[in-house]
Amino acid sequence: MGRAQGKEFKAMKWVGRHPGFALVPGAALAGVIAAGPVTAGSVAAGIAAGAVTWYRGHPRSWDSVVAPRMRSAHRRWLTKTYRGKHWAKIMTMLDLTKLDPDTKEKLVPRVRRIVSHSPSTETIYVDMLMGQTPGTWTDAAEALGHALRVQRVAVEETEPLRVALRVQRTEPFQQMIIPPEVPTSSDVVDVSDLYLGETEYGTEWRAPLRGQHWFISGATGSGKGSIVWGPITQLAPLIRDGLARLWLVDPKGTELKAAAPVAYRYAAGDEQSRLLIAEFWDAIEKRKSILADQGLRTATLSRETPLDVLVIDEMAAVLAYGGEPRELRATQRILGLILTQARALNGSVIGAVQEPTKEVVPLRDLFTQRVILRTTSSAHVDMVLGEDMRLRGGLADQIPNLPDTAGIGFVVRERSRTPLRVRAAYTSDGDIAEFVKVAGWPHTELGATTTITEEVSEDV
Ligand SMILES: Nc1ncnc2c1ncn2[C@@H]1O[C@H](COP(=O)(O)OP(=O)(O)OP(=O)(O)O)[C@@H](O)[C@H]1O
Repeated sequence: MGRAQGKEFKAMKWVGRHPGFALVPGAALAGVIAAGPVTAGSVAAGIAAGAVTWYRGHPRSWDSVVAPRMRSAHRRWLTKTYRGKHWAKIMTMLDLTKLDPDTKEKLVPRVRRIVSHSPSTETIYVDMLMGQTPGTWTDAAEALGHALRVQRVAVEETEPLRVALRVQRTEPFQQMIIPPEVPTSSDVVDVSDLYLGETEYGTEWRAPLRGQHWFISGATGSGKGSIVWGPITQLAPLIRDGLARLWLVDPKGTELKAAAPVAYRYAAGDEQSRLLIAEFWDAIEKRKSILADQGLRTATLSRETPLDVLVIDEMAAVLAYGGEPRELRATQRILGLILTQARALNGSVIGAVQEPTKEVVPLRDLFTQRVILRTTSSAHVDMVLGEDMRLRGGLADQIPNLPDTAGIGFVVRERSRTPLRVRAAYTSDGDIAEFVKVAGWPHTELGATTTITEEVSEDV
């Protein structure tokens, strides 16, 4: 049997890995010796005074630059959670340690780095042990959350033999998020990067609409409306300038009605909603053949080929229960065609559902941006976001059914396979009125608005 390395060598290796612990006191001591205690004390007092001035004078930059580093250092070294015996005990209890086959020494996964994004959310970078995979940690994530006494642990693979544990201590979204003002100039709107709200890391949640389709799932009252209205209101100047057109499918006849005056097409009720989807497909097909005649495969953004946004407030009404099976199947087929072919032709779909039903789920993968808000069943998370997304931390079914959690949910970022907690900004009735004002003038001169309506049936 081999022998374990001596403690003094382990200590030297530790100092090598954390040079700051030797360098900072060493530099302070050298300063005192070289410049004398008075000068060194004055420099230290100057640094402290500068820090206080920064803290009080410019809280925003302090909170984004200094505070996260101080919190990270505090979590790393001043709390016991991620170091020493406490961490080793948690790892042992969760079967995440191993025995060195030669020395029989217990090996404990080492915490490499901690990044504290906010008081509620931090990322712990951990070196896995040989023989472990990210799956080992994903399986342990729920138990790890309980052991750390936090609300949620999500596991993300970052590089070989290392995982990032996204730790959510408390709810990061304590307040409603106010959206930016409705833009008035088309030049400032980037349809490939629209503002939606905030992420759990305190950064902006943005997403492209052009060339994409969005799928929004959430129980009644979960705040789907805020994700639909956010991008719509930002399109206001483009609608006014003829660069974007709204095709609104509003089976209930209430959710999207406020935008009807500036919509290119608006339909309420099940049958008219289905007709509108078919009409959208006709428009996309026409555009496809015009571009084909010109030898083009993708459309630029112009008044001739504007961004056509099909918003379907309740997809289940047009795909699952609002009509005869034959009509529903026809709409399922047409929507499938739109989702597969419209992206390059400036056609985008924003579709919302209360539940991911069997009629909707087959289309799921054609939606390139998917969001799940508070939901009623744990099975919905994977049905919306994809396989294993609940296991990886997308706990949308655990968002409490309270009014102040509306707009909170999960998305999966493009380059990662880890659900990210987000909150949509809340578009108020005042914002919607402002949007109609900006988008509406001089919209009528373009002669675009046509409205299709029918009596809204009671059972919808
Ligand atoms: N992003 C948000 N932030 C804070 N509160 C919100 C947000 N979105 C919605 N709310 C609040 O939640 C309520 C319900 O929101 P909303 O109508 O969008 O839910 P929904 O998911 O569309 O429900 P339904 O499917 O029944 O239409 C709103 O009246 C509002 O008070």
